[in-house]
Amino acid sequence: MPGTAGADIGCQGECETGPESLAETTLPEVPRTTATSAPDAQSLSCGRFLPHVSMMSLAIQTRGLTRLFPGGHGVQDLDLSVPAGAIFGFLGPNGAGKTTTIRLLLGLLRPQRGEVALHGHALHATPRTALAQVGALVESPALHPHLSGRRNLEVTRRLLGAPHARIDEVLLVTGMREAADRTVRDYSLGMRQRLAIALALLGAPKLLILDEPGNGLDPAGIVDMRRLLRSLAADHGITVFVSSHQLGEVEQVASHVGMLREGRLRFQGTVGELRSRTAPRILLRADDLSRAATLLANAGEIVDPIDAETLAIALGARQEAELNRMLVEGGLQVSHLVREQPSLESLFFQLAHA
Ligand SMILES: Nc1ncnc2c1ncn2[C@@H]1O[C@H](COP(=O)(O)OP(=O)(O)OP(=O)(O)O)[C@@H](O)[C@H]1O
Repeated sequence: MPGTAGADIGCQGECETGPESLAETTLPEVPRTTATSAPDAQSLSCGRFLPHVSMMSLAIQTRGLTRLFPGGHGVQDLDLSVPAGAIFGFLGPNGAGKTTTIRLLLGLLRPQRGEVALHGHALHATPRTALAQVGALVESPALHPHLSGRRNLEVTRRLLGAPHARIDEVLLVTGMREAADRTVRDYSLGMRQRLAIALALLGAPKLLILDEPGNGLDPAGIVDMRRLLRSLAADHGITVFVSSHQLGEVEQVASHVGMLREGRLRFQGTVGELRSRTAPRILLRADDLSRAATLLANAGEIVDPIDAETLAIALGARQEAELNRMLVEGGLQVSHLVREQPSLESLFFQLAHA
């Protein structure tokens, strides 16, 4: 949702967090990126969330999270479980509810139902504690274009009270050291995104929430972004929650995937689990497809026409050679008979558009 106002932990305008409102805390305002300071003393056991699951192993857990807008759009009954240390790709077509979810996770929007726990701390009860180790980039970063990257970082560092050395650390982590002293107006979009992530890292978060960081990047920028996300998780132990509407972008970095469609979570699990959902099938082309379909169906095969020339046969007990023999003995001329593993892309398409 472009132009989300108030998408800051500092809660300008739209922050709707509950009684211990973030608006009342001393957390600094960081335009469109968030980086929070050390945790306060408050803590809440969230044992009532799925008590059989070890809460501390989950960076994010939501239960029944619901926020609907007039017209029925929004998100509904989200039960998200994001393991600590994961790169969690949060996928969904435009308008599926990704930004709404992220705003709920950051306390920028109040749910109508349901709860959020971050690192085991309930967001509604103790927002400061829950958000203490969270950095975020929501939509395009609002940077000071006339200042250098380093100066941009310095402005936020002072607000956070982070140590001065942290600037060089985040510049190093994000690969922005060499460009640090150039003015931001001369940066490419990819560099701006990396600087925005550097800003979000200033508070040394354990969890980084990124809303479509690959948007608008060229292929080289996307490769750089992937490398950065991998390194944040692998080398710095940061849980990365990253939204995208492009499976291909996420598939290459994510360990876990959540798929959202029309505000509901359609799949959640590891990328391996997602892959296992793509059952192989056999694609057939023959001179008389409708007769082939009848012959196969009579033999107990499950067939599904793909287009005017191709039939899909669900992989069953009969292998390709046997199917071929059956068809040829039935007087058909087979021009194409191959096993196909559907791509994750096609599964995503099914889940996202079915
Ligand atoms: N404040 C609001 N008032 C009314 N409707 C809203 C509001 N915020 C979001 N929506 C609607 O909720 C739905 C989900 O929007 P959201 O921005 O969360 O989707 P998204 O998956 O992030 O999409 P995109 O990839 O296009 O940013 C959309 O139909 C959107 O128009």
